[in-house]
Amino acid sequence: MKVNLPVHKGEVLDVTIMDLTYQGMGVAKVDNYPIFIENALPEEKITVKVTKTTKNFAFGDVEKINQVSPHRVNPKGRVYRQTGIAPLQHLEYSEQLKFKQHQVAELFAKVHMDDVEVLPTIGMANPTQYRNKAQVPVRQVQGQLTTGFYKKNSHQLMPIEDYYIQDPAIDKAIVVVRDILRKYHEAAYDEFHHSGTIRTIMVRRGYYSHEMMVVIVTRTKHLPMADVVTQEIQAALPEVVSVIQNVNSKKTNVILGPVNNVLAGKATIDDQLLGLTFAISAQSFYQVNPQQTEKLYQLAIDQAGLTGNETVIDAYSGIGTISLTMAQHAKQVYGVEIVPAAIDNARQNADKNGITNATFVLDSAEKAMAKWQADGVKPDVIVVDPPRKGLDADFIKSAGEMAPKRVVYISCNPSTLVRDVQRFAEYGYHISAPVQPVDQFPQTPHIESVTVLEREQ
Ligand SMILES: C[S@@+](CC[C@H](N)C(=O)[O-])C[C@H]1O[C@@H](n2cnc3c(N)ncnc32)[C@H](O)[C@@H]1O
Repeated sequence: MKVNLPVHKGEVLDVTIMDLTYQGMGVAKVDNYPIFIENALPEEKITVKVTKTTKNFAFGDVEKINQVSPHRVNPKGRVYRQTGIAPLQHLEYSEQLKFKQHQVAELFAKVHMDDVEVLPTIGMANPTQYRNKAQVPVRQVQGQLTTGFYKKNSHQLMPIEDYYIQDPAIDKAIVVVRDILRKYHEAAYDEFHHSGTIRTIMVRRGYYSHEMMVVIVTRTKHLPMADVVTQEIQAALPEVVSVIQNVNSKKTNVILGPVNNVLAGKATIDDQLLGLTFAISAQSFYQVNPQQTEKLYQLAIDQAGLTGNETVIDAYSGIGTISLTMAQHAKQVYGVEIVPAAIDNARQNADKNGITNATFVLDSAEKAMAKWQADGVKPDVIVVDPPRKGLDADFIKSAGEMAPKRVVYISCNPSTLVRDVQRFAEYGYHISAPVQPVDQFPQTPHIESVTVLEREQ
């Protein structure tokens, strides 16, 4: 059946922006039919060109801003929005923080949990140059090996040297490595023909330690001139303590492949968080905003209400950062994580810090919970920090049946947080303190938060 839409593709019209989506796009409505528009802020009056229509919504591009929001700022050019590196950079930072608080509150309100209090987002004093890790695609652009970022929804690499939200020492390192690769005529990866050598440059730098890791991701096992390339990287970047070749020979969007060859130095870098030292491998997850991570973890520790006598489960434990900080305030901590390199790091990190009351298992969180439950482990506190898809229903079932006093939920996706909180309610858990968003990802719409759930007595 043909649907009569209130706007059509190619139409140009004047609209007022009412809201921002969770992805940071402006929303205008024509006869209640939403148009999503990039680079448009609430209260702005704009001329929009409709670029795409579907049954339920449309997309449009800004032609002209006729009335500018008082909260619009413009620290950087279009490229930062177009690539998705910093999609919210045109919104004043204090408003970004309010937007995130509001997003979480709205999601709870949508499921009739209007009584959930969401605190103002904890932000950064300097909300730029915070990322401790970069993964930059390498492609041939105008005859040269080039580093940059893809234009959103495209295969067009836009050359970039200042990434705005990354540690500037990392930005500098990427250019240095790029120039060395150019000097030795390394071939950039061609994803269309699945040919060429260099796919990605990944750089990680310890916020406190200043130890740097450079990972060169190649399609081929052989990296031509690997020795000289490595020596030049070390000579040009004295902070580098680890140079790794990662081989990813598949036709895939996944960045890292399964094989790592250490070309020079160590297989890990060290960094500190809340006074503990952590070894971090190329393949392991490590929070990208170390300054905010300390605030986030401190909150989680405070919310866990530890006295030294508790048994704690830290699910999705990564390299053991939360487990080991909590182990200092608990009787016993059990960590579970699915990535082998991260579990190796976690065990190594327990030794490094002389912590003997934390044990780590390599498994999926849902399976490990079922096993611990069967073994009669009785946690007082369960801490979860899952990826964006949130918790598995089986995980919540085991957690609910194990009946800990508290669940501390660190979330990087408020939609799945709200879903999981509702599932926990089926096991008698309710939110017992205001939800606290912590801005781990300034200039982007991503939202991190800490929520504590307690069991009704
Ligand atoms: C958001 S990170 C948190 C890591 C750690 N808590 C931290 O703060 O550094 C989520 C972690 O969950 C792991 N993971 C993903 N799916 C998993 C699963 N089904 N079971 C266990 N761990 C999983 C990822 O490898 C990653 O290390």
